[in-house]
Amino acid sequence: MTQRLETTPPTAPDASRAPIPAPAALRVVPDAKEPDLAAAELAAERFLEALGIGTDSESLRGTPGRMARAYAELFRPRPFDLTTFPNDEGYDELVLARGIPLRSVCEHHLLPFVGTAHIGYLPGRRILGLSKLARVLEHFACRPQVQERLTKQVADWLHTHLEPKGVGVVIQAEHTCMTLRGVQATGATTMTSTLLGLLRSDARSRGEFLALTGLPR
Ligand SMILES: Nc1nc2c(ncn2[C@@H]2O[C@H](COP(=O)(O)OP(=O)(O)OP(=O)(O)O)[C@@H](O)[C@H]2O)c(=O)[nH]1
Ligand SMILES: [Zn+2]
Repeated sequence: MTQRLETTPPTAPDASRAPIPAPAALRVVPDAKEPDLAAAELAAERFLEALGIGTDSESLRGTPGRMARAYAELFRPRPFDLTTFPNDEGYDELVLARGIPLRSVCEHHLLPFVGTAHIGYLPGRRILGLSKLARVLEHFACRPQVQERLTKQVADWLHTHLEPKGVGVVIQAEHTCMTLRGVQATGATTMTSTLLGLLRSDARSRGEFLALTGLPR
């Protein structure tokens, strides 16, 4: 799945008044195929049957349809506007959103992995609407994923579209394919991080980011 970007340029300034810079809004629209829920429901019914789970009881009758809708929802991020504002005050310290809830689906077993993300950046010319850090995470989490790729995609995307001086993404998650089945490593969590720009190369910024996220430096 790739995202489609539609850029809304700042509105043209009215020549009769002093120009007021309007925020550039970048519409992020997931380019996912419309799900065929009927086909998914039929496949889910066959899948359950093959596992010896009949769906003719009253409580299981709706289960294949629920499975189809549940996965369609997990694989469908919501569109959003990447709203930014001019960094008029020249704020040049870290902006960090901690503990953003994360849910995604591992691409190997299609079982959920859940946890939290810490996403920070060192502003350049523009600052980002804070909620957008969580929305970018959702954008990349709502698809079959691996945690390493998810971490890097969020960091790379912010680096490209926000043009900050640095970006850092740390994710801690429990993979239910590893804790509920298979090796059944109950309670194990996996941590991944991607640091870019000054958060990677400048020791003070890197140290501050890692300290605030609770990672060893
Ligand atoms: N690197 C990485 N591996 C993941 C992620 N999510 C799940 N996996 C792993 O993907 C691997 C798939 O390995 P396989 O040996 O093909 O699958 P399996 O036989 O079900 O393996 P077990 O889980 O060990 O029973 C497992 O080791 C999972 O733990 C992830 O986000 N990143
Ligand atoms: Zn898995």
